[in-house]
Amino acid sequence: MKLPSEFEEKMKRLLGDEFPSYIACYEEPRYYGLRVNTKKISVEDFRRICPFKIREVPWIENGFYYNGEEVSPARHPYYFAGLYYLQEPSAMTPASRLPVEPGDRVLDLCAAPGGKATELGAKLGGRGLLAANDISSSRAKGLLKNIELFGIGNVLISSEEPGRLAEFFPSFFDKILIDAPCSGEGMFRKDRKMVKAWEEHGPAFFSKIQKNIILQAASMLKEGGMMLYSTCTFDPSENEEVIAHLLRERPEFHVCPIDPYQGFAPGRPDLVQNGDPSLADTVRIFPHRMHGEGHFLALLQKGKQVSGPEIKEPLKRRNRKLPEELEKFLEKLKIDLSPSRLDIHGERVYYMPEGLSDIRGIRFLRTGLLLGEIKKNRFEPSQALAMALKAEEFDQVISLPCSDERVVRYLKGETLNVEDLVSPSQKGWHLFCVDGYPLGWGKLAGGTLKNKYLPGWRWQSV
Ligand SMILES: C[S@@+](CC[C@H](N)C(=O)[O-])C[C@H]1O[C@@H](n2cnc3c(N)ncnc32)[C@H](O)[C@@H]1O
Repeated sequence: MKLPSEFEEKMKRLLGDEFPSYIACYEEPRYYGLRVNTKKISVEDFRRICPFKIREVPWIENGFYYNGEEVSPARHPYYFAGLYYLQEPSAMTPASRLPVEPGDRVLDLCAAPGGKATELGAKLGGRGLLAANDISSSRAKGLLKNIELFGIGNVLISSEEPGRLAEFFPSFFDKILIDAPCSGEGMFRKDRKMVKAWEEHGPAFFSKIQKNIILQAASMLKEGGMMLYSTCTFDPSENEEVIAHLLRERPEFHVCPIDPYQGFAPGRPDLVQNGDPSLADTVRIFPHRMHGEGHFLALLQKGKQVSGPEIKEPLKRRNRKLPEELEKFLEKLKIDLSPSRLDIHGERVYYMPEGLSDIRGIRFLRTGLLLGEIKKNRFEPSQALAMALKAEEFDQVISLPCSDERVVRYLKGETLNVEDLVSPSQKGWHLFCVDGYPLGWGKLAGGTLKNKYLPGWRWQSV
């Protein structure tokens, strides 16, 4: 592969003796990875049911390699059940190294399409708040879909400039991830189009943006909170230099060591003017040192740790009488919903996250879990609700094994005959599952399941 000579010269300076093995990597195949959604399935159970060959990513608890030349995990019903996310293995590292606890308020500032936000949401285990933002509204739509597919409901999905978000959330978040827009040098091996993009907008262009973003994020972090900055590029001006800029402008921040792995290389204070020695605690990932593409990570803390985990007050909403059709549907759910967190806007019913302040004025795509819509005195549950439930949390379930051809027919939007599975008297909303993992809704009458799978999510024939 032909690389820009300016890039090669820079990599020679950066890597010294290691440059030949780095460049040799361009002849090797790219890595394909998938990350298990631990909100829906344990790693152990996933290994048991996984229909294709996988191999552990050694530095990621729930990460696996698969052979992307032989299998297509995106065309498997388990993908539609949100059991995993397809992600390059190094890209799994930032969310794995930010210590998120259930109940935290977490912000993913540059989140689309959700590769890291989905993992942060899974780590929250349904508690606290995941605010996932992306400046691009079209990309934020893809982010919303992935968050819903993963069954994460305690969310605020927005599309704002970081500076505007900072006005709403001063010192608000416990944890922040900044997966910054970057020149993408670490992805040259995986995606050759990145070289062309780099020629248009190189490190100097992105470094300026990154320095702004990191300061805006800093102001949204609580005292004692932690922030992880990552890029998929090698240039020091987008990496160590951005961190040095933060340390200069916000001296209350310090660099924290990152949970180690033998293949990680230390950050390079020597490449930054007056670089603080603590920059050596940042991490560089090179494809010749481990089986993943190029990345950079820095874990930062604002001031000192303050007290233990805070108990967050849920946002107080007026308790009002719920419409009867909604009450009736909620009786079928075997989960505890706090009535004060139910919010009805027009026909739509939401379950709001814990501790979300007033966000009027922010451009957002979603707050909380969309439970469904009240239409003509009937309640229609949403696709997002189906994905957020476990099979045992709804009173009427139809579950088929993956091998049953009706599973793919369901995902294509077809009406199904399920007389062999239900008694003739059974009717109404059913949660349709593959091997016990929800895929969506169906409405049963006379042994026929009317398909309520979200049309925009359907299985496409190739
Ligand atoms: C590296 S990508 C994020 C990938 C994502 N974290 C994931 O894992 O799927 C960077 C994102 O930053 C967004 N972006 C670009 N400029 C931004 C800005 N000034 N503020 C916030 N996001 C920005 C881009 O739209 C892009 O989606």
